[in-house]
Amino acid sequence: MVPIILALTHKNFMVPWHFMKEGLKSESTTAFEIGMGMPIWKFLEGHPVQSKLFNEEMAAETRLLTKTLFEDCKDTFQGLDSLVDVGGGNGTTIMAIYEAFPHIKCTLYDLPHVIANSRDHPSVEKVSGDMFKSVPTAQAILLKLILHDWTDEECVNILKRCKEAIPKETGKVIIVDVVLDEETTHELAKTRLVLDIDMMVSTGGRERTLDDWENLLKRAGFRSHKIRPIRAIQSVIEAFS
Ligand SMILES: C[S@@+](CC[C@H](N)C(=O)[O-])C[C@H]1O[C@@H](n2cnc3c(N)ncnc32)[C@H](O)[C@@H]1O
Repeated sequence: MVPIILALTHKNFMVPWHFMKEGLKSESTTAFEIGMGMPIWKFLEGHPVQSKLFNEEMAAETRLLTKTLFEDCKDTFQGLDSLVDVGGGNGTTIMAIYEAFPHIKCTLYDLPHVIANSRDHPSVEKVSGDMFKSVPTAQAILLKLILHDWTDEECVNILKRCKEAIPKETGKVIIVDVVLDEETTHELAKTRLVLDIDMMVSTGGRERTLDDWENLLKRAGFRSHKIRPIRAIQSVIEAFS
């Protein structure tokens, strides 16, 4: 939990919360941009200390999730021969996947400054680039806590790049993200709503309901999908090409 608390309470990451009202009033600018003068991903590119803190926060979140993810969704990964973790941060998730499923050819993909500071693993390839332009090819693409950072238009764009990178018929995109359900009494329901506000303040993205996800996947051209709740804040969505 330490990296999560250190990142959440870092002064630079707290500033945007003081600009929530201004962010809410603006159609196109996030509270983060108003408070820090630039979007979060640009800020992290130019601030290595804060970038490391952010990536360590995400890695700590991954360590809390992987046991449940692999137990509840073993079949999601078992049949794969190759997988690219798009926006995979410092590599913690894809390296855990390789350790659990060593038959999968694993690739970590992220922005150049993130890849330059990511972990090394002899069996995990590292590729840098921009997911809005292209994504390395594989049988499956993992998008873990990526789409909730972006608007619907941007998500459709990312999903289309992912769809281009997987084989027709046998390819899939594995999305690990929150599914909001306003009716539920689930113990994590309120945490999911807090994350929704966090995304609004920090990235300009949002958490999504079942209908929102269905709509996005349809717009991006996926033929079918399966949504599976797991014992975590996130659910696992498999979208088939
Ligand atoms: C919220 S983090 C998720 C990290 C990781 N997937 C996880 O769950 O721990 C979002 C990631 O998207 C990456 N990212 C942002 N814009 C990107 C882009 N245009 N192309 C590739 N990666 C990008 C960030 O660098 C960051 O690592």
